[in-house]
Amino acid sequence: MAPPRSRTICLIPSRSCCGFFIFAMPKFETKLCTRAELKSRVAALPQPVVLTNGVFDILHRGHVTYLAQAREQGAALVVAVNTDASVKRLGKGDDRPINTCADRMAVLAALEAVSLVVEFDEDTALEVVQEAQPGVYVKGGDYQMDAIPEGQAVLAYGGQVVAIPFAHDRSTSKLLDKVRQGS
Ligand SMILES: Nc1ncnc2c1ncn2[C@@H]1O[C@H](COP(=O)(O)OP(=O)(O)OP(=O)(O)O)[C@@H](O)[C@H]1O
Ligand SMILES: O=P(O)(O)O[C@@H]1O[C@H]([C@H](O)CO)[C@@H](O)[C@H](O)[C@@H]1O
Repeated sequence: MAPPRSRTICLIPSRSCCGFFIFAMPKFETKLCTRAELKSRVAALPQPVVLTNGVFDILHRGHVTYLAQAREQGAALVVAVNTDASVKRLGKGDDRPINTCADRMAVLAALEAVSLVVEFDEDTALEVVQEAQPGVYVKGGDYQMDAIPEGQAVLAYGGQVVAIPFAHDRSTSKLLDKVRQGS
């Protein structure tokens, strides 16, 4: 099934002679997927599908390197993003997330490496993995794949799990510390 195409048209009053500029929604927004659509949208992607999940609050070089390498593990990359409520429960800080889930999803969808973006409100992405059944499940090298529920589920149905080593010493938390210290 072909992915639904966003065709929202935005009319902006202008001073041009015909009176309006016309802006279509950017194409990357077609990569945003509801949870209800997830299974069918994943089935329509080139296989094998790689899936990863995370917060991706303030996107940095470590993230984009990681996502490009995750995409290389298969033919398409799905990113499941923690909702704002589920980020709060992860305890990264009272002021986190800095960026809303809708904004974090849009930024990820605009990346070339990313094929589909979906949100999840659970504490882990276990249910997302069970619904999407990706051929490959990826996390960063800070996780032990057979010790997390998503990794265990993928291994149980015969999928592959890959931990990608950190290529750059970057994190959203470190960036925020830098900004707060003014250095
Ligand atoms: N520097 C990095 N190199 C490689 N992978 C990374 C890096 N930073 C994060 N990741 C991976 O990206 C995914 C999302 O990570 P996350 O949003 O927690 O990043 P973070 O910047 O470390 O955030 P925070 O500082 O808020 O914990 C995770 O799978 C994580 O392992
Ligand atoms: O961006 P993070 O903090 O790496 O993302 C978390 O990953 C957890 C991991 O998959 C182990 O279960 C997940 O449970 C959590 O909801 C965040 O997505």
